Amino acid sequence: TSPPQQDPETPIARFQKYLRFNTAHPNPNYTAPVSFLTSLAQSLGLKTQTLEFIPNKPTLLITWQGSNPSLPSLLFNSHLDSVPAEPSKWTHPPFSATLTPEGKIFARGAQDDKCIAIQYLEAIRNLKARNFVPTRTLHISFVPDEEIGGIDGADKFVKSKEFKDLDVGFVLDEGQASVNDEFRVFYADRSPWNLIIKAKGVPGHGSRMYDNGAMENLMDSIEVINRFRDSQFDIVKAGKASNSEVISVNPVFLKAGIPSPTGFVMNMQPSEAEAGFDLRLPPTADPDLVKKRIAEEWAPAVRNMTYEIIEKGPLRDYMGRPLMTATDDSNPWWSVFKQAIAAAGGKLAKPEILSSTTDARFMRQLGIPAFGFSPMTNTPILLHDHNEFLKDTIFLKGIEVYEHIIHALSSFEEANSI
Ligand SMILES: CSCC[C@H](NC=O)C(=O)O
Ligand SMILES: [Zn+2]
Ligand SMILES: [Zn+2]
Repeated sequence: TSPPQQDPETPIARFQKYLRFNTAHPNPNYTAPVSFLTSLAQSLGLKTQTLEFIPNKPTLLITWQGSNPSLPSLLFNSHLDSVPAEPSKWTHPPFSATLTPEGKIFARGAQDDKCIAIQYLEAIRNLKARNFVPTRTLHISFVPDEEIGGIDGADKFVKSKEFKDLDVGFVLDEGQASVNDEFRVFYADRSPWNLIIKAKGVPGHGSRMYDNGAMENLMDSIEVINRFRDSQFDIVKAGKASNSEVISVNPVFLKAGIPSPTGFVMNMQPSEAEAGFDLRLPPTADPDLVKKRIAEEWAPAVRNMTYEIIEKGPLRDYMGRPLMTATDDSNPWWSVFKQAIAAAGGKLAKPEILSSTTDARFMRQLGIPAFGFSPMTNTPILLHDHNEFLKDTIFLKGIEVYEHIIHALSSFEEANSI
């Protein structure tokens, strides 16, 4: 049976329309989705601004003016872009937003993170229809390039005068699906470092046995790094910490060998070899200790090793504090958020550190409290995976949850004292 025809004027149809814009790297189409979101917001009577800190990398800012604009505002963020998808490995084309008879919407971005973008706007639509007026101003931002580090996106945005003028007091950004009936909330991310180690060594005939060759140096380093990786993973396997509370170091590329028309020269030992790793540090990690370990154990000069660390995000805020948002009574936003989830009939899991990384780190770096949250319960975690999907009923429930969250946070006045 063919999937049900979509009424063009439903939240699901609007979600599908947004999903059908191909915003996958390396060539995300930002113009079309920004214009779609702009007209959607304007149809709701919301103010829209398109900021371009880098040419062709727009940040769309939508504003729902509160009755007391002097209070610090709320910012709900989402990113326009998505990671690529391999169509041949999907059951439905990744940008078709196919709605199957059982109600699954298949698309790249269905979970990460186009759902929250439309849910924010649909929640505002419903609140406006009930004549709700926020006390605090609510801004919704749609930023580019989150998936490639946010340097031309959220990082530029939070450093802009436009952002400063928003006087943001609290941020919500993307979270991650929950496989059970509890909503997950994240009070920190792990910080991404890219590590590239390079080995130099004596080249030689493929048959020779000798020390200090480049491949030997690289493989010795990989062995040491792997032992560390296993030690961290063992802590998780033993249930002593979650995978986002340890330091992960995963190999992402190996590069060595002398190319030949048929592949590689098989009787020469190369003089150079390198490997790349995706490192993720929880906010509690000591960056100096990690750098010491890299210099002394993972890529020691004594073994002709060099290395490069590309820190793709801070570990400390402007006051030198770990990038974490409090989830106790010291943070008044926390109790308001919790109450909103309860009012929506939801259950909240224990707050977590997100194992990956979001743009929220740029707002936390300014000392702004920020939670990662995506209202997806009873949903397999498929971000960046094949056949990413979101069930229509879960998507629609998420709109209701955001109605409660917006109602609660935008009506909350005591927090202006913090
Ligand atoms: C280098 S920051 C890239 C951000 C990306 N975010 C989600 O997947 C991640 O790799 O976690
Ligand atoms: Zn994301
Ligand atoms: Zn992602």
